[in-house]
Amino acid sequence: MVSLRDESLGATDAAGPTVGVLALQGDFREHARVLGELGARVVLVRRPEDVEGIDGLVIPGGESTVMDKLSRAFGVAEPLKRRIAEGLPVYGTCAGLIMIADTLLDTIEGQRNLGGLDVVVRRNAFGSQNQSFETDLDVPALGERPVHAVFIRGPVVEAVGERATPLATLADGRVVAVEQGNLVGTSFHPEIQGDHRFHEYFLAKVRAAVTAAA
Ligand SMILES: NC(=O)CC[C@H](N)C(=O)O
Repeated sequence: MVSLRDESLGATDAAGPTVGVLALQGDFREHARVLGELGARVVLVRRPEDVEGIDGLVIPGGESTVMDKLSRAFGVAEPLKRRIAEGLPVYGTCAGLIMIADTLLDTIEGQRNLGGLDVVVRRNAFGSQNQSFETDLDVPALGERPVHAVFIRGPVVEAVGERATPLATLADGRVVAVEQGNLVGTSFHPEIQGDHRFHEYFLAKVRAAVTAAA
């Protein structure tokens, strides 16, 4: 169990990369647990100074409108934008995907995003909470075994820009997972389904970025 007070979680092994989890709102504890199990040193990111030492960042599911407001109020939005522009690996799930998308549809007035990912994302594209659903998705980048994906009031990627690539689509062709260089986004929640392949895929990007910078 991860306590709210823990600022540093996961593996103590100094070899693991340091991965921040934006911990202002949403299911950041689940991501912290998965990343820790995979050998990362996990830092909960809430203040500008938390952004400095991280090698990668996960933005959890939750509510993007709230995460946006809190990230600006706590002063982490600007340092995160700067690090993303500099190439920080970021994995956004659900609300996290909304946060890193360049263009948003169905936002509330005044909602902003961190941006970086060359996609158009529509919030709440699958309807209300009780229209949440689960499905098996083919994700060729992660191997042949399908990923069991849990959608909870998730967004959809309505358009994939030139710089981004789809990683998974629903049977009807709608894009629900994308990547672009060091950025990965999923409309669903791998952190709650016990399949760690998306986190492993992201951690490989983090490790490669750390090696490249050394
Ligand atoms: N599970 C989720 O992260 C839901 C996202 C939420 N509907 C939003 O707009 O932020």
